[in-house]
Amino acid sequence: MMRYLTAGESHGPQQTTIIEGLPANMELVKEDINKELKRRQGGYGRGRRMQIEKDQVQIVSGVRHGKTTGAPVALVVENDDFKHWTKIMGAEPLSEEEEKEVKRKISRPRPGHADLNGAIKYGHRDMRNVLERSSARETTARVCAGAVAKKVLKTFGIEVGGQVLEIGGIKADNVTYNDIHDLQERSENSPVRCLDEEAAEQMMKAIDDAKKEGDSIGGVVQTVITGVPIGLGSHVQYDRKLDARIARSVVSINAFKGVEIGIGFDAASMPGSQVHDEITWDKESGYARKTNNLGGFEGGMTNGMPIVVQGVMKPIPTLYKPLQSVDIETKEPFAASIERSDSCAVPAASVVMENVIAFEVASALLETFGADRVEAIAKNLEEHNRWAREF
Ligand SMILES: Cc1cc2nc3c(=O)[nH]c(=O)nc-3n(C[C@H](O)[C@H](O)[C@H](O)COP(=O)(O)O)c2cc1C
Ligand SMILES: C=C(O[C@@H]1CC(C(=O)O)=C[C@@H](OP(=O)(O)O)[C@H]1O)C(=O)O
Repeated sequence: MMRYLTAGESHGPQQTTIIEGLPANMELVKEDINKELKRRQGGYGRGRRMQIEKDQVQIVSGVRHGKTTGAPVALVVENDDFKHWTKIMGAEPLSEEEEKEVKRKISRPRPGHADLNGAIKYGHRDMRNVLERSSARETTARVCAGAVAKKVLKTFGIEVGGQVLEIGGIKADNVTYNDIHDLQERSENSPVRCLDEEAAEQMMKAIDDAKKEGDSIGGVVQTVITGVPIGLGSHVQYDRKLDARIARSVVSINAFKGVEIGIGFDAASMPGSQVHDEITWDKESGYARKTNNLGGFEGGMTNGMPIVVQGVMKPIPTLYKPLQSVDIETKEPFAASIERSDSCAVPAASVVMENVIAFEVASALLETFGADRVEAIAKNLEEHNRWAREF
């Protein structure tokens, strides 16, 4: 099983990722990861922090001379902002003098963020101890893992793309694309990662308006994965269902409140005859479907059609015109703390979603076809595809 852990505070020294269970002999260079980090940092609507950070990865374990060795891969991205926060974020105990110098404690929780629940749960009267880890800065480390997973997938001809479908109630209309490369290229060329240029303009205006009003907006993003073999995941146990694992990974992204596979919620109001994807077979390509309403999944297993997933991001919780909150020291009503903030991070979050889903799919691929050596996996996959075609 491939798994990963992340560590790191938003204004601490670094973000750290450890990935376990990667095959040996896979080509992996810094650029594979840096390009995803750059995509995550982009997108219209982000705040000033993204001008401070220039995320660059250091590969500190598990790779030698451009190839994985099979050992855990450890990745580090330094937080450039740490230099402004060394006193506040250092690991060493502070003297009384230093304690006084250090910025005020955060005692006014922001509605919508992790501040209050985390403070009560862990007993922190300074909510910075919660804020630092709950910040979506952590998605840098998750994108490091996802970028490596994308490399696994690409090695076996599986491609990941994505787009923004909605921001602040403005929906992309009639979005069509030729193939996954077309989707990748066209979303890359839009500041909001949206294929509908007219809608993209309106989305940017909505972001500007929200910012002017000290407000924030959310949206809907989509991930598409093509070239997936039939049979990743399994119907036999709840925690082996790959669609369920993907759903968990999506809702785990900061500020995500919902997930859909394929037509998702629309299926509720449609008859079965219009929902289920009819099965075809031909000698060349084997089994296929006439439509892909179910987003590539039946029984928790891939059916060979593209994986299609939508995720819903709520508006950013930190508001420059803050909502009402309560000061935990005085119990008096107050306006919530204002921290430097993005006004919309939907385009950036679409990159995060591609990466967390890529990790789940790569992990399922390695479970099915072996995880020791790239060459052996390639052979197993080829044999499986032949088997499935002729079955
Ligand atoms: C890419 C990205 C950037 C974000 N930027 C901010 C931000 O600048 N300010 C903020 O309050 N929340 C931001 N968030 C959302 C919070 O991290 C999130 O709401 C918080 O961790 C609470 O978790 P929950 O919303 O999942 O319940 C961002 C989320 C993502 C995915
Ligand atoms: C640092 C990132 O996003 C941060 C996510 C975030 C939050 O509360 O989630 C709050 C902001 O932090 P700061 O106050 O330091 O600007 C964002 O900038 C990042 O995406 O790399």
